[in-house]
Amino acid sequence: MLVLNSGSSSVKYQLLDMADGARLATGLVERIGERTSRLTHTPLNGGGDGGSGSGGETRTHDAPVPDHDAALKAAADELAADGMGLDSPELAAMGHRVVHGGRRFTEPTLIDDDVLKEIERLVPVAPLHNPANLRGIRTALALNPRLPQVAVFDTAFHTTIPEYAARYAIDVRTADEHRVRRYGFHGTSHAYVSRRTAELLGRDPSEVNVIVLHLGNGASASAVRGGVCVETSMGLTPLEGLVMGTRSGDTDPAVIFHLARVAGMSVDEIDTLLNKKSGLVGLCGDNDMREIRRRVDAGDETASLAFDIYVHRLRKYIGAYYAVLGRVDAVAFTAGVGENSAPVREAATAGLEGLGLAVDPARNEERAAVPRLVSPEDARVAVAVVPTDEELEIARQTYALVKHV
Ligand SMILES: Nc1ncnc2c1ncn2[C@@H]1O[C@H](COP(=O)(O)OP(=O)(O)O)[C@@H](O)[C@H]1O
Ligand SMILES: CC(=O)OP(=O)(O)O
Ligand SMILES: [Mg+2]
Repeated sequence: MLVLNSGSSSVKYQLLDMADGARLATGLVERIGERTSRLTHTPLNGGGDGGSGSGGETRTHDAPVPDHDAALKAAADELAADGMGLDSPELAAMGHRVVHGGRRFTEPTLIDDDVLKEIERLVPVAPLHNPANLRGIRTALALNPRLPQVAVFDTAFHTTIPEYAARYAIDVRTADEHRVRRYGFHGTSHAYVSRRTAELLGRDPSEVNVIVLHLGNGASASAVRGGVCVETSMGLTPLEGLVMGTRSGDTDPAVIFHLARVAGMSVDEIDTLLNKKSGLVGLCGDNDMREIRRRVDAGDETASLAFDIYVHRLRKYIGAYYAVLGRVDAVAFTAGVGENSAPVREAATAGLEGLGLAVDPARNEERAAVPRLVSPEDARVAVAVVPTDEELEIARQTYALVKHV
């Protein structure tokens, strides 16, 4: 199974053996469209159930990759060099991360023309993501038209959110006509991490209530009751909710009217401002949490304030989702920041002993790429670090679909 995760400026891919979930190759094409593009490809020899086993030699190519077409072709060449090209008889299907599936796609879906049209129709509500996902699918179809292509949607896990949480309190007719509602994103990650958290606690997912905090460049929180998602922080688009690398998250919607009327900005300019020039980068000029922490430790007040704004928003969501769930068994941190930043985990839970939430300083500082508890032994609520694996989850869902066709 080959899994493709096309982002706005990068393409990540993984080749997996579905007999045991072992990774056979991983790769990344970064900075697509810039002069400094880079392809990194690592052949692996397995290691079972998402494991990587021992790695082969990583191959790095620094050469301009003009677009997503070229990126996937370059990736296909690397795979072919290892004897696993897109025409290899052992390749059963390709799974694609598609960010916005609207309300229609609640399950992994075999891609045909009609599905492509619907993903295209959703571009206005995922302008940073769906176009890249579409380019990945179209290039893959061009390279091997006979290979089944499956779309796995970020929105799918959130289709169980009750109507009272999914609807905004705006005129019903306008909302329905233009399909304005909360869809939620990063669902593949929220599904995978909530399940892994239950496993870590040694309990069945149906018995466990979890708050999942997916903190990557994009960031979102979700409330999962007994394995079913009941609330999430992203909305119509991936702009709402937490403070992110370059996105503002929640603001008063009137900020937009104000900027249009008073600052004379166009809708497109405000869109770019809130999606690409806000969040951490807008607050302090950096969107990488490692760099922000380095500046905080060096006494930089701008970086300190950005960090505090980021963490304050996170704490508000933890409190809100605590109230939504009523009983919380675990809070799980995941994705680049959630998995790696001990200071974010510490600050997000500080002073919440009244809610049963705390981190053990020594456990929190440990570095290990496996699911683990960072709360004290006797904690009422488990605080966990659970590495996400969207690619493995997409591969499993793709495999479950194609093995029957
Ligand atoms: N060691 C680290 N410490 C703190 N933050 C980190 C570390 N490694 C990565 N990050 C953060 O993770 C972010 C990327 O997260 P990731 O989940 O890979 O993002 P995405 O998939 O959205 O591109 C980086 O921008 C950086 O802020
Ligand atoms: C939906 C979304 O925000 O995705 P990403 O974190 O990959 O940007
Ligand atoms: Mg991500």
